[in-house]
Amino acid sequence: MKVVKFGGSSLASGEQVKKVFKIVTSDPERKIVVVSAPGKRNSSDIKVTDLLISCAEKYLKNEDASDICETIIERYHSIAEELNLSNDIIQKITDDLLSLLNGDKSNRASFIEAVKASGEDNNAKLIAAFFKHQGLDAHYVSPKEAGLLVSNDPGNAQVLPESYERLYELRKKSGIIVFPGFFGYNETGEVVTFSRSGSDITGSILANGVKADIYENFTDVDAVYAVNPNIVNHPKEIRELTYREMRELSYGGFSVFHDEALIPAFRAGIPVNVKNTNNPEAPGTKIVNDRENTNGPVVGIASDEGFCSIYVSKYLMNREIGFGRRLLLILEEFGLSYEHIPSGIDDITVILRQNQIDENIEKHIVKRITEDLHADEVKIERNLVLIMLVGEGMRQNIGTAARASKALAEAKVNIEMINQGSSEVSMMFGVKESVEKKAVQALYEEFFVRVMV
Ligand SMILES: Nc1ncnc2c1ncn2[C@@H]1O[C@H](COP(=O)(O)OP(=O)(O)O)[C@@H](O)[C@H]1O
Ligand SMILES: N[C@@H](CC(=O)OP(=O)(O)O)C(=O)O
Repeated sequence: MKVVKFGGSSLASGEQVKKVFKIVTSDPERKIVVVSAPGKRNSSDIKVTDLLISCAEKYLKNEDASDICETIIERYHSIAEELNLSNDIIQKITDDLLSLLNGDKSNRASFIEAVKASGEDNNAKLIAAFFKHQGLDAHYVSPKEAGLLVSNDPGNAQVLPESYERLYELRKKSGIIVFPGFFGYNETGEVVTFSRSGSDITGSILANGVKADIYENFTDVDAVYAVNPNIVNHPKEIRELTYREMRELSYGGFSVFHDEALIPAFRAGIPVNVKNTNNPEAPGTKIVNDRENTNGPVVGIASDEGFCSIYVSKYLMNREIGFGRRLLLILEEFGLSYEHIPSGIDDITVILRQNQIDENIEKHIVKRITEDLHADEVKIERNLVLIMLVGEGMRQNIGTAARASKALAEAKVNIEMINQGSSEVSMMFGVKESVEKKAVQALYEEFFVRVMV
């Protein structure tokens, strides 16, 4: 049995949905189909999920949202029209959206969650209706009915372990199951969404639950490329990756597959195959437990913006027991989560997502650290990019860091920070946002174009 997930780009128009139908029916093992909300039809388009969030926010502020509401309905309407579906399904979607928007707003977060998740929910209903219209034995199944229980953490839900046993029951259902991605239900029966792009997570949870043979993730590219195709033109395709490599690359900025979506499939030992809805014959990229190491030290280079660093320096920091703990306690008191902590003898740098720290909080943090820890210097640097070089082969290869540093130096890129060694399969460089492209291109050139043996 296969679980197949189609992303928003694969479902953005009727023409795309017809491709999805062909893919599903071309293999009888494709029994569970997870769908996202309609995504972008072109680069200037807006995803239905983004329209729904704006619409919900306007309702909460009592502002006129009729235009956005119409745009949302029109997205579904144009898909249904291309698929020759009757108006019944659009009437149902309109009624559902209006009833959610006019529903209880006493808990603002829950209200937004329910509206946001309706993008996937209504799309699953529409796609199930189309599959049935084509004569297929297909059914929409709700995450509530299937028992997909999640933590009550809006926009960042985590699956509850008891879900897996319940989801196994889906194996018994006849025909094709069309399942909305991106959300589950908390223990009190309310909708809670995963983090953005979380339909990948639903697919992985279902693959684990039903113990699928494979989890196929259909998107709009032929493969996971060695580098973001928006930074390097026509980059090398990756045929095979390990779970660990993909996890690091997704975390590092490969938005093609959600970084939280690996764990459920990994735990059940289910391979993931990233494939292209627009070219399903292409083999895509397989994510597996072990792979033949034929790619040299680096398999992929990811980069992500929006980081800042808190640099703290104090003479003899290495001798002061509890310094690190007290520093992290201050960050905890400010409600901040951190990503990495490279350190030296007298210095420590904490890397964080900068959207957590506005300029007002920044002043307070610097003051607290300076006064409480008697630090010699405390500095916050913003607008950093983290570049991750990833590859299982790094363990056996000597000189990867030297090659990377040399390539960056030749491209006149100043390295703000290096973190190597904590992970066996990755190496991280911090650079300024303004040199991201130049830095990634130089590293790609070094490890994939100027191939060294
Ligand atoms: N290394 C990479 N390999 C392939 N695609 C990548 C990579 N890094 C970023 N992307 C981007 O990810 C996109 C696919 O992800 P996404 O838009 O979320 O798809 P979907 O709509 O299927 O969920 C690609 O179109 C590409 O622009
Ligand atoms: N529609 C949701 C969930 C999702 O997975 O979408 P996509 O498959 O288009 O990345 C979002 O935009 O976050």
